[in-house]
Amino acid sequence: MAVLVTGGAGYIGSHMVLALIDAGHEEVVVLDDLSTGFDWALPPEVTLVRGDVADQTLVAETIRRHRIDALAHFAAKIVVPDSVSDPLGYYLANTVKSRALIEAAIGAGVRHVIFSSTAAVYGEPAVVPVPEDLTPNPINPYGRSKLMTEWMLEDAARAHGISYVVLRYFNVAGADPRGRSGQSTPNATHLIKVATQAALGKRGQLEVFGTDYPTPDGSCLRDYIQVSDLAQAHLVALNHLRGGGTSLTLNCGYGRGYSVLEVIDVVKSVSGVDFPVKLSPRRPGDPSRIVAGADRIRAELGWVPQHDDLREIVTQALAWEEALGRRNRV
Ligand SMILES: NC(=O)c1ccc[n+]([C@@H]2O[C@H](COP(=O)([O-])OP(=O)(O)OC[C@H]3O[C@@H](n4cnc5c(N)ncnc54)[C@H](O)[C@@H]3O)[C@@H](O)[C@H]2O)c1
Ligand SMILES: O=c1ccn([C@@H]2O[C@H](COP(=O)(O)OP(=O)(O)O[C@H]3O[C@H](CO)[C@H](O)[C@H](O)[C@H]3O)[C@@H](O)[C@H]2O)c(=O)[nH]1
Repeated sequence: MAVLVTGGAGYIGSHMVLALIDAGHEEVVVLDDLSTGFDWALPPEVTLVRGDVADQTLVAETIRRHRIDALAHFAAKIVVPDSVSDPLGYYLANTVKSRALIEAAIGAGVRHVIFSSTAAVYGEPAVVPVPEDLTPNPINPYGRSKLMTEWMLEDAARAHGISYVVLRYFNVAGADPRGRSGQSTPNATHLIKVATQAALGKRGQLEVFGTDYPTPDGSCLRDYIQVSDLAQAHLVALNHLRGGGTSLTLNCGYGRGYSVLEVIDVVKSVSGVDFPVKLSPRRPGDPSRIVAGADRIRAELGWVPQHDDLREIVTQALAWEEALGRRNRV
């Protein structure tokens, strides 16, 4: 049995690949077009198939050749404000291409799917922490494009007798504790990555997008989950599905929110650098606060996070950012 990881050369997918290899999984195949990922992010024992998830011939051939039973689908476009300016690009990348992938995968014999969804499906939730059974109400095209894929997967699984786990990630951050991977995306927009770049002088300043939100300090609240903890959630989901477990939709977060200003304080404290911070207007598409109801994944899958500590997450992100600089990468 082998696993196909789409987007495995990207930030989170590469940590899933490491988790699979660390756990002794015999064969890991990555399908990635390297649009935002890097072949050097993959360990040598992994097979990289370079191509598009919507290439149904390639997907079917890959699944049959490697006798793949499980698909972990990470490949996507992921930047919320870009989805506001280019909604059709996001619906193509995240919805239309996922439809083609799911169809080809089921046709070629895949039995289990793990899908990378997002807290963005909840939009601006009335309840915080947000439970999985709250009716989704995304407020940006990114969240909508992902929610439609959740629905397609649910319907296709029911019709074709496959099982799935939808994982709704909250804000993913940090890096492999052993320093083998991290977030390498050029022109990154994610808060912790951008703040570590400001601390290292790769950026002149950090902008805070919005200080007039209805939150304790006026900046947005997010639930930051460490990337290897998230990869472990995928491993336990895979074992659950292969063991005959039922389909599930689960939040992936720690259940605690930090404001943008609190995150900046931690980055300044960990790095020891008091980098310039500019207070700017709100960014389009941002919900004010989003924190995971985090009990269900523990109860259903027995997932136990190991890195639930913002200082540790920031320390890892900073170490990775320094390593990228030393290697002259990004
Ligand atoms: N980063 C976060 O905080 C976050 C939060 C919630 C959900 N997610 C989801 O996690 C997943 C992974 O995100 P990431 O942060 O690792 O992003 P990333 O950009 O680092 O990784 C995406 C990977 O997919 C590849 N890819 C993109 N389109 C492709 C296509 N059509 N065919 C083949 N490969 C393609 C890219 O080259 C890249 O390697 C995404 O589905 C994203 O929506 C991320
Ligand atoms: O330079 C920056 C970057 C971000 N922010 C703020 O920091 C918060 C977090 O922003 P990120 O860009 O780090 O992350 P998002 O919450 O926009 O989105 C991330 O988490 C979501 C789930 O909550 C999605 O899944 C999405 O893929 C992923 O990018 C937001 O309030 C944003 O406005 C700043 O103030 N300055």
